[in-house]
Amino acid sequence: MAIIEQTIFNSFGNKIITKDKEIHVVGKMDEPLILILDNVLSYKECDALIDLANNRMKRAKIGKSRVVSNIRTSSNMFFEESENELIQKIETRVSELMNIPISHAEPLQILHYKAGEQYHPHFDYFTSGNVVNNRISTLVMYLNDVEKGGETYFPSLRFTVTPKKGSAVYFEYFYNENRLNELTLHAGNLVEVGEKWVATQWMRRQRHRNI
Ligand SMILES: O=C(O)CCC(=O)C(=O)O
Ligand SMILES: [Fe+2]
Repeated sequence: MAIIEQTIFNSFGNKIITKDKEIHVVGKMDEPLILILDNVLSYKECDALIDLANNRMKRAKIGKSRVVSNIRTSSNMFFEESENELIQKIETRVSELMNIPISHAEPLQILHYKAGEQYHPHFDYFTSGNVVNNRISTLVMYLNDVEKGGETYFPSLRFTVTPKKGSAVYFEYFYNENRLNELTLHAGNLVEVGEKWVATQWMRRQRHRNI
């Protein structure tokens, strides 16, 4: 099958060498482009992100009542843009990896699923509202190993990614042909045993930050 469209991500070979990390490509689908990447974050970075986020999710619960949605039963929080050295380092690496300037990046999101929680199938791009400066690509980084369940699942492609600490799944939906964007429908499968922590980076088509 001929490859129809240009992609954002430059993926040649089995390695991507960023300024501070050698990332491994361990799986790939061409259209839509989906990459399974290993060694995106070190174990230490995964643990540090969980620690930093954990305190804040707890705090958030005391003060504000969150909007309850049955689309996503997990809890989340966002880091401030470049709020500390760790976040800055990860944002820089991720922006280099995703081939999009950091000014187009949304704040890094942390999601926590307890056993019994899940994220139903959804698109990461907006189908109404701010479609001018829409999202164009996603990197979901796995911060821990999940004992059972918690896979990222692309139902239209019947494609499953198993969480592995430090690894990530990348996908983009910036295609002219909307059918390809629609194929990026994805879900966070029910966590059956254990818990699941992920960090999600979404990129926008245009500048999103004031830097
Ligand atoms: O938890 C996952 O595997 C997917 C997370 C996700 O879809 C998102 O953050 O947009
Ligand atoms: Fe998503």
